[in-house]
Amino acid sequence: MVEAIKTVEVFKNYINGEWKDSISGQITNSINPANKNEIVGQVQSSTIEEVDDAIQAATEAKVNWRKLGQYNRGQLLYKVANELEKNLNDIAETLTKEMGKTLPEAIGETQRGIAILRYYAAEGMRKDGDVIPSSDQDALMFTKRTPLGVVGIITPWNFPVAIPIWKIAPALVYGNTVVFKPATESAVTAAKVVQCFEQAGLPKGVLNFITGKGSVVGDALINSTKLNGITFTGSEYTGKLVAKAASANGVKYQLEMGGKNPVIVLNDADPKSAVDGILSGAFKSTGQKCTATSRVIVQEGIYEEIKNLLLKEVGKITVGNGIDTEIWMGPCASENQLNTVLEYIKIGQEEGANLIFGGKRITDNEYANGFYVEPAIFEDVTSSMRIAQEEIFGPVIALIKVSSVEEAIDVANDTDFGLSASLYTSNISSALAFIDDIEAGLVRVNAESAGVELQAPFGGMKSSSTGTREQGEAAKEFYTQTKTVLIKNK
Ligand SMILES: NC(=O)C1=CN([C@@H]2O[C@H](COP(=O)(O)OP(=O)(O)OC[C@H]3O[C@@H](n4cnc5c(N)ncnc54)[C@H](OP(=O)(O)O)[C@@H]3O)[C@@H](O)[C@H]2O)C=CC1
Ligand SMILES: O=C(O)CCC(=O)C(=O)O
Repeated sequence: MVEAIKTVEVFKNYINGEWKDSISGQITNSINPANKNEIVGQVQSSTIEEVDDAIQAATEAKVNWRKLGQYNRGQLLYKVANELEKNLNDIAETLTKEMGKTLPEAIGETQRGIAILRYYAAEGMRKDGDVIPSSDQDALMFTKRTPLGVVGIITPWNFPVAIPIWKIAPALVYGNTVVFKPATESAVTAAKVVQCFEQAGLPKGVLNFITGKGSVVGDALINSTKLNGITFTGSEYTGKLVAKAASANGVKYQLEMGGKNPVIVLNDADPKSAVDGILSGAFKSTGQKCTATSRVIVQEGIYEEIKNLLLKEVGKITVGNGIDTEIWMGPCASENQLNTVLEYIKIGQEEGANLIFGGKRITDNEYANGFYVEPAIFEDVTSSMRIAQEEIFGPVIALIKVSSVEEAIDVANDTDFGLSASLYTSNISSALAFIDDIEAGLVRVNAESAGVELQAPFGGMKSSSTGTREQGEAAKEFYTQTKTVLIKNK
């Protein structure tokens, strides 16, 4: 019997309502980080001209989309949510295969995408302005939110369903049209998300999707003078390029970049709850979240207990292919990311930190073709070390011993980042001091650092974020501008 040859699907650009081949003729393989020999799909390396086509399509679509009205735009998002729900299993499996996070995490992320779509669909029925009393009693004065126009969206590979959706859904419901460039690393998953918008019947040109290198397609998008807004999540380095280009062109921008998120554990904390929160915050998604725990700052009276409990529990973590339901932690998302993690483990050792658990690449048997690393724990870390200052974006934590709550907060704030921070304590005064003094956009007490609720504002302080917050009602501030209207009858 002749065996069927398995063909690899090429995921095209979606421009002006059509799936299009790129004129470049060049494609990139998207591979499975659990097995680099498995090609999950192929995406195109598009050209600058095609970025212009996508922007042109979004520009032509913007008036009709705005005039469709917020209610009707919201109704369309309900349909997109239903399409995503129909395709949940396929999209979650693709996510696991393409990016490496475990299947339960991928299912959770896709379900979150559905919930975000429904949240912004409901925005379609909420107010788009306020009535404000005028000093003129014959006048009616009110504000009316109006879209920016065409918004560019650039996303990273670590949440290829949730992050695009938490940017695209509010952009659309508030009346903008979109040009979306996903991270190449997880562009197949992103293409499948875009298919749900197409299947829901979105008018042509409203959402355009273009794949290709950040240095070509991303660069052309951020330097376009025809955009009205740009929103970006990714590295600090690229974020600065976006800010520079957007400022030069007078384009409104929003950036969400890295984190170096601390968890503080005080003497009066519940040790089990703290260790559960540290393990989940640090090692879920293989530490590849901007909200991941990377510094564990422990008061001296509880230090040994926390360290011993951490060592006991981390030893139970099963590392492997995330499609297998027995696995707790998947591989790093790419060879690059794996090498970054291994490099930081070396740097930590060279700096004099003590590696007390893990940190080795796993290559035997079924691990041979994947980008696997053991979860790593360092102790004797000081705040000035690079592993306590730079974002590693992998399963590595640094234990830092402190004597008081004040010292703990000072160490926690001693970084350029300020995304998320947690405190474990049973003392309300310590909790209140932390809430007041910590420099972070997400402040969590007796809860892990990585936990984002779609209905609440999301974003950080210092180098972590620039511009208005994402998600929840806060998203409206970025995706709209306000008209103040005064009307009299003669
Ligand atoms: N805040 C967060 O959630 C994230 C933080 N990071 C941090 O960044 C580090 C590096 O990850 P990496 O994927 O390289 O991050 P990048 O910032 O390079 O990538 C993020 C997005 O920007 C695009 N991009 C890259 N270069 C440009 C450019 N010159 N102009 C416009 N767009 C561009 C990328 O495209 P392409 O994929 O085609 O290169 C991708 O879509 C990680 O180790 C981690 O520390 C990474 C991901 C998410
Ligand atoms: O913790 C989360 O769920 C979101 C994290 C995030 O936004 C990111 O890593 O980019």
